[in-house]
Amino acid sequence: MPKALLSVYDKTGLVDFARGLINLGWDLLASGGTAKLLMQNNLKVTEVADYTGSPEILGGRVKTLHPAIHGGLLARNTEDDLNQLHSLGWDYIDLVAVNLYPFEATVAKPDVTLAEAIEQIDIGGVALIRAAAKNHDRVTLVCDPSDYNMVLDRLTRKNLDEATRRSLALKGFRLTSHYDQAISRYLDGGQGETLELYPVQSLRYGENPHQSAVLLGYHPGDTPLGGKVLQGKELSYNNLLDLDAAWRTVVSYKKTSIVIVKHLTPCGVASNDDQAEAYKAAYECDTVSAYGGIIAANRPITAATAEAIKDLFVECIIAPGYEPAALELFAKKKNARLIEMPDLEIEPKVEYRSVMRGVLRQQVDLGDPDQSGWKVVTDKQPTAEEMAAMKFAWVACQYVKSNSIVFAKGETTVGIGGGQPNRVDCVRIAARHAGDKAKGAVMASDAFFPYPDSVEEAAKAGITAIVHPGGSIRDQISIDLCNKLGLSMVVTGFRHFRH
Ligand SMILES: NC(=O)c1ncn([C@@H]2O[C@H](COP(=O)(O)O)[C@@H](O)[C@H]2O)c1NC=O
Repeated sequence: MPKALLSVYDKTGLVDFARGLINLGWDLLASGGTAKLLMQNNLKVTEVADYTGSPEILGGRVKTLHPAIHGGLLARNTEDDLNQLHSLGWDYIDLVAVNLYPFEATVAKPDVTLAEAIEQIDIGGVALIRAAAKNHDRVTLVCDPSDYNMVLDRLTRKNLDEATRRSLALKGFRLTSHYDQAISRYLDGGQGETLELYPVQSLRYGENPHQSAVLLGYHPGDTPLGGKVLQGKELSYNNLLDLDAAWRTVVSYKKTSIVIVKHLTPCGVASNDDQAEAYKAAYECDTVSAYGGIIAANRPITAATAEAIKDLFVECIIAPGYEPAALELFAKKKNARLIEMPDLEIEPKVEYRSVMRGVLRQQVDLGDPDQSGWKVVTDKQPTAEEMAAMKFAWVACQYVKSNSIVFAKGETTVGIGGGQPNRVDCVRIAARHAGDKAKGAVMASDAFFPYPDSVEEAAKAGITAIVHPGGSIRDQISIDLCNKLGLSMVVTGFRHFRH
């Protein structure tokens, strides 16, 4: 008869699983508490202590740590190994269901003592997982109660194959690795940091065809950006970067908005209750750059928007959903990748970037959502329309590569200049894109003006109000210039560099 060993802290689903095994003709062994629960449910089980002839000792510190158990798990599928086991009066163990003491939950409690934490370091369970996982050629490991039904089902159909055992073993090694990292982090006073990453998909290549690349996620089973790919060619490395930039920008707006991104920078942003109109306005900001761009929407894409996008060559579209008629229209653009996102969140709230021999971690720039610290510093007060346009431009500006300058009229960008090593050039680029539309528009700058040259350029282009963080030792010179030229200026107190 096949033999299963059950030793679980989380006893969810245990009784049904054990009953299922018995019905399939399995013999059960179980450690103290696990055996007790099964007996209370009238299930036939042998306690590990009776099987090994060694009682559980040291208040549970040693329960399953015995050669009869580990020999039964680690013995290979060979005559020699089986004979050795039999000569000692032991047998193969073919399946282990185990889950561990809740170390992480314990140390998450506010007043946990070191002694309490140490006692929650599972030793025997980890050893069971590693032994069963190592010998997955013969042994099935079930370390997640959510796998009980799948395992029972496969045992019933007699198709619990090597591939399934291997994937269960992999889950076991991932679990013990995560568990040990949590312990070392705790003992290290929370200083040590580990980043666990799981393959999402391999990519055809990286930024360029000669660079290999892969997409990794923070959790097993993660999908690209947490979304669902509905259609289109395989996502590329550059697509993923641009999708990320576009998504972060569009979800930073509360109103119905469209963002078009090229090479990590928005080249058109607009808000409008009519989504198709928002798209048209965003596109008009820079029709040259929009070609081959990434389009992001913070509301499901309507048929009217899809109709408006129809003739543009786009790499990807990302949105929280699509009207069926929009999907039909996009189906004709076979190569365009469509991504459906599950929510409007920016997750996680930290971000990592690698540098030479190290990794940088920082909190995500979530902006200054209430914009409550804004101060008018000029004689002239901005009009209500200018103020609304500055609030809109300020959000867009956060997502343009530094130095970043955004010209906006109403809730539409009319000129964007970014990615230059000096701010005044960004103003010139934004002004060139905007042309006549700069007249009466507002300007947002991601950082303060070290000199008044940017203000001078903006005024020349026709800008009437400026928003920027403030904080330069020469702020007053820029303010004086605004006063002289009749512009209004607002400082936010927040800087939004994006390197
Ligand atoms: N010490 C041991 O030999 C040992 N063997 C199994 N365990 C753990 O004991 C728990 C189950 O114990 P019980 O069946 O007594 O409720 C499981 O979380 C299992 O991972 C052990 N406990 C800790 O290391």
